[in-house]
Amino acid sequence: RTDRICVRETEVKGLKIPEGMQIAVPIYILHHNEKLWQDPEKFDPERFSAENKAKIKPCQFMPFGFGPRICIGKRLAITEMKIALAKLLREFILVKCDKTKVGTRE
Ligand code: HEM
Repeated sequence: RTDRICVRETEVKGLKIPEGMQIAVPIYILHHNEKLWQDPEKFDPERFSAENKAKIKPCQFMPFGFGPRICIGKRLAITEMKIALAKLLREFILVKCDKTKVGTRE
């Protein structure tokens, strides 16, 4: 959760946020914003290639939050995912079948 409580009245780009108001960054919406991502629904790992990574603005991609309260388990989670993927690819041969959908999620 990225909820925060505003501790003093603040103005961000003309929008007044009163003291005590609860605000949150909607991460899913941020990561599916067409103004920020080309073809946001497409599974496209190349967005994060060394070449493309530099085009991503700060806070545009923040699955683990941001700032002093960023997810404390971020590195553990990423390491676990890498181990799971490595084990999967080492122990199984993945092949396409008739029902396999490639590309978009439609
Ligand atoms: C894919 C896995 C995970 C995702 C996507 C994720 C995402 C997040 C996000 C978005 C936040 C809020 C950050 C913010 O408020 O700015 C958070 C906080 C937190 N996460 Fe995770 N998390 C993951 C795995 C884990 C794991 C494995 C642990 C512990 C072993 C963990 C422990 C925590 C804790 C303790 C906080 C609160 C940190 C604080 O308030 O200072 N998370 N996580």
